[in-house]
Amino acid sequence: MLEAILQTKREEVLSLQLPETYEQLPRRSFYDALAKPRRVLGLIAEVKKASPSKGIIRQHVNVVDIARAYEQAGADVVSVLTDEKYFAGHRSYVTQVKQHVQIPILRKDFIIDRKQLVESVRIGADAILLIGEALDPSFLHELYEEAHEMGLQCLVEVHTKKTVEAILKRFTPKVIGINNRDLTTFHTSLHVTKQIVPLLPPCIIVSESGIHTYDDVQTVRQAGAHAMLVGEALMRKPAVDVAVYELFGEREI
Ligand SMILES: O=C(O)c1ccccc1NCC(=O)[C@H](O)[C@H](O)COP(=O)(O)O
Repeated sequence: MLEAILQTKREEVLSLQLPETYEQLPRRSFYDALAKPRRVLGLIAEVKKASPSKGIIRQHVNVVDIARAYEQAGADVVSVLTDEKYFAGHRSYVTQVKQHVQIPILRKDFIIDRKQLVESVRIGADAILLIGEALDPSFLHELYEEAHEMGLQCLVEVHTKKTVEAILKRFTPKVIGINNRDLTTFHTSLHVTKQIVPLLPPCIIVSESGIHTYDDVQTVRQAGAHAMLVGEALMRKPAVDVAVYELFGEREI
């Protein structure tokens, strides 16, 4: 599946029309938000309508309402999926959310080309995702540096020991996301976080995917994660703010 997504992305990039520069609000620091989270474990809360593994997750999504509810419930960052074909996202969602919440916005997509960095700046993203399993490590490093030059911060995602080693040979990202989901099989396991954390140098560690319950939150926290990225578990609940409180054990389920 990852290869199919990347092939679609290559085709999309060929015909990518850059949007007009969005009249920019000041850039917000993704790093600072995760370095000083509001709770003991940082939360990147994701606006996720659909996914390749689960199909439609939530019908009739108002992305601004969801993002506002996340912010009010104490999320540190909002992740906004912009891939249209596989995740029912849209790049305009980043701009809409940016105008209505104060916390940093992570643009979540499959970034494979420099043009997408310019696009991310123009739509108002504060940070982008760079996927280790999808990019040659040297090119990932180049994209990371260029993103920084443009004022975009990065979440560098890894899933395997091999990818971690290949990236760390070249540089140490400030924020590393451990994806608990194998993007080829969709299988998720929090053991991935347990296995990868000990391999990482000092950095901000985000455990991503497959986190559904208070116990899962304790598992990734005890494994050494500083933050978590959660989509489906929040988006499936009628009230996403209540879902955040429940995840942190702050209200009765
Ligand atoms: O979510 C998927 O099915 C998926 C499939 C293929 C590539 C990426 C995929 N997800 C992207 C993500 O990183 C997740 O949306 C994110 O980590 C949140 O995961 P979850 O809490 O399990 O919804």
